[in-house]
Amino acid sequence: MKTAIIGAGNMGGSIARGLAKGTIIPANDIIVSNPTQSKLDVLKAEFPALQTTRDNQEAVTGAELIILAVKPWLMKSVVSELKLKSKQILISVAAGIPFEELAHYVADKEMTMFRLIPNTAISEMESMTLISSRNASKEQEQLLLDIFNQMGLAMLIPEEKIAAATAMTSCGIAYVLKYIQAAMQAGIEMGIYPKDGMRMIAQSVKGAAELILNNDTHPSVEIDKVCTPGGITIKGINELEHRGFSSAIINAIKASK
Ligand SMILES: NC(=O)C1=CN([C@@H]2O[C@H](COP(=O)(O)OP(=O)(O)OC[C@H]3O[C@@H](n4cnc5c(N)ncnc54)[C@H](OP(=O)(O)O)[C@@H]3O)[C@@H](O)[C@H]2O)C=CC1
Ligand SMILES: O=C(O)[C@@H]1CCC=N1
Repeated sequence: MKTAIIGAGNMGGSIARGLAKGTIIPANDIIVSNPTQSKLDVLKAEFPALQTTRDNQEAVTGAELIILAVKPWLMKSVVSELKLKSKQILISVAAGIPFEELAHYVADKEMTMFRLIPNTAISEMESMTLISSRNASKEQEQLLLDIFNQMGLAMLIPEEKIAAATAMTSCGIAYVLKYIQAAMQAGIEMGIYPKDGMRMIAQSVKGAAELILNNDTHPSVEIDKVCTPGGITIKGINELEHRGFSSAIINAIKASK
C-alpha cells in the first residue's frame, strides 16, 4: 500500500520510522517529503528502503494513504497545492483542524479522511494514538487501527471528543514528563543524582502505567495498595491534595483543550 508522509518533523519522522518497522506497509512503499534535505537524509540512513523527496506532489502521486504531518498553520497551503484523487485517503495529524476545514482544502469534499493524533512516544512505538474518521468504511477504520496499534495503542473516537482526548494524551505526555522533572528536583535536594533519579522515576511511572494497562483495576485501588495506614505514602498523598494536585491536573488538561 503506497503511503506518502508530508513533513518529516517530530510526528512525520516518527510515523515514517514506525511504519518502516511495522509489518503492514513495506518500507519501500513509503515516501516521505520534506523541505529540509538533511531530515530526509537521516531517515534514509536509518531505513534505506524508504523513498524520500522534496516535492510534495511527487510524494502523493500514486499514493493510497497520504499522511499530512506539517504544522497546523501550513495545512491549508500544503493541501491546497496537492492534486488529490477522490480515492486517496487523507490522514491529517494537525491538532485543532476539524474535518470541516480540511474539506475546504480539497476538490472532493466527500473523500475519505482521518484525523490522527499520536503523541511523541510514537518514536518508541508507545504512542497513544487517537483516530477519527469521515466517510471511511469499517475496513479502512480497521486498517488505521491495525497500523497504529503497532506503534502503541490506537483508539477510534468521534471527532467531537478529539480535542479533549488530545489534551489528555498528546499534551498529557508533557504533564507526565513534568512530574518526572519535579520528582527529580526533589531527589536532587535529598542527595540523589539526577541521572539515577530520572531512571528511578521513569521506571516508577512505567510501572504505574503497566498496572493500569495490564489489569482490570483503577488508580484508587492501586493507590490504596501503596498507602499503609499510619505509613509514609499517605503523608505525601495528603500533601499533594492540600497543594491542589488533582485540581491543577484537571485545570491543565481543560486549558489544553
Ligand atoms: N508534536 C506533538 O506532540 C504533536 C504534534 N501534532 C501535530 O503534528 C503536526 C506536526 O508537528 P511536529 O511534527 O511536532 O512539527 P515539526 O515542526 O517537528 O515538523 C513539521 C515538519 O513539516 C515540514 N514542513 C514545513 N513546510 C512543509 C511543506 N511545505 N511541505 C512539506 N513539509 C513541510 C518541516 O520541515 P522543515 O523543518 O524542513 O521546514 C518539518 O519537518 C502539527 O500539525 C501538530 O499539530 C499532533 C499530535 C502531537
Ligand atoms: O502543543 C501542541 O499544539 C501539539 C498538539 C498536541 C501536542 N502538541
